[in-house]
Amino acid sequence: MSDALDPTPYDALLLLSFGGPEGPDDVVPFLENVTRGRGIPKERLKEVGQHYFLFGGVSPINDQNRALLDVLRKDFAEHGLDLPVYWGNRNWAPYLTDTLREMVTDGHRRILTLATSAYASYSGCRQYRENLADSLATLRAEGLEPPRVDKLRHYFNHPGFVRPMIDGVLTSLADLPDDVREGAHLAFTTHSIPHSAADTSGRVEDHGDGGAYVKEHLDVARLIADAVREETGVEHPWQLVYQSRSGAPHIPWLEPDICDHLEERHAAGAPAVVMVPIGFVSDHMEVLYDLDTEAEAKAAELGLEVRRSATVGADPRFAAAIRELVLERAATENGRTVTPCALGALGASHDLCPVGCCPARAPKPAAAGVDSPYA
Ligand SMILES: CC1=C(CCC(=O)O)c2cc3nc(cc4[nH]c(cc5[nH]c(cc1n2)c(C)c5CCC(=O)O)c(CCC(=O)O)c4C)C(CCC(=O)O)=C3C
Ligand SMILES: [Fe+2]
Repeated sequence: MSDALDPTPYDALLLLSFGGPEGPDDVVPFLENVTRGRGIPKERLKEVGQHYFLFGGVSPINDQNRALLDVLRKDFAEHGLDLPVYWGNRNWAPYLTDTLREMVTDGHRRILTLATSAYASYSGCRQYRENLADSLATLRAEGLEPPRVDKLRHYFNHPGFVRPMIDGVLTSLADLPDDVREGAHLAFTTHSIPHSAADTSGRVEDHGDGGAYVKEHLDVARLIADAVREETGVEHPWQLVYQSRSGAPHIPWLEPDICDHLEERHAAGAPAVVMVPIGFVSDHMEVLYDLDTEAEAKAAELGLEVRRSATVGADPRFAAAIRELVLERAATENGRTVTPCALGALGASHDLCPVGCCPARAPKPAAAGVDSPYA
């Protein structure tokens, strides 16, 4: 026998992501998939379409996911973890339903899912679970026996997610001109969501006042700010801010927006700001457009020095973290007691979303939770 790592009961890993257009002709159908039935103003869709056209109609997210698949497969092979890795998306090819069908056809019955969203929220968690339930229902309607699908816990506070971001901030600080480095502020940024979605994010006991979504982001921001202070000996002022807002103007979403924040920091005398996109796992369009294009232009207009620190992307430490999370969950499923790995004040997130976690406005079946209609 070798000392191969044992992922049983799991027989495959599914990388589940958002999806994005791969060329100009894909942009409008992609946006229709994303916004089906969600009342996003037409003006906003036209604007978001333009962001994609600026980049040739290609979202960076697909190549990011391909890079992550490569590094995961390499890490698993190097560590003797025999677990095939598949990839499916919510909004564009390869579509989740097609990937799940392929997995079933290949004989997989116990699937563990890695979603490319690290935090609790309807958009980042339950919506993916609803997509899984929809796809399983489709397979059942086709006469296939649905596999059992579980989902890895939220990994926002896993060292393999946090440490690469700490290094990213240190690199961005080092890249600033000497005369502004010490006074630089840190703007930790994530996707804005409606107050109503934030306040009901996470478990019922986390609801209210920004919910688990805000608590989790604040915990990661504090961890990074503390580590940066320890490393540099400088206390950089920091704040959690938001970006990529959509929805009707009269509905409250999390604020301040990164661009307003840059203006406000500049007016308050900050010489430089490092934008730290802790809400994003890789360089999505939100990062390349909303930060690197729009926020950078705002900073240039203000004459404010800004840098944008790296997302985790395909960092080998992130791949190693996923391997550890897979083995941790496999051990738990096998009835072994494990100490889950997590930094910060909140502790490891739950394995199985409880009833009432990140509720939808209109209840729909969701897989991979306590209330899953699938075993
Ligand atoms: C919390 C969160 C994440 C992080 C978790 C995760 O990663 O899953 C995320 C990720 C992403 N969101 C993305 C794209 C879009 N999100 C939209 C709309 C919305 N997102 C929301 C929230 C989130 N979104 C919300 C509350 C809306 C409003 C309406 C709705 O509830 O649907 C729209 C519609 C137009 C617009 O309003 O912008 C688009 C095009 C892409 C792909 C980017 C690329 O191509 O690189 C990614 C990774
Ligand atoms: Fe989004």
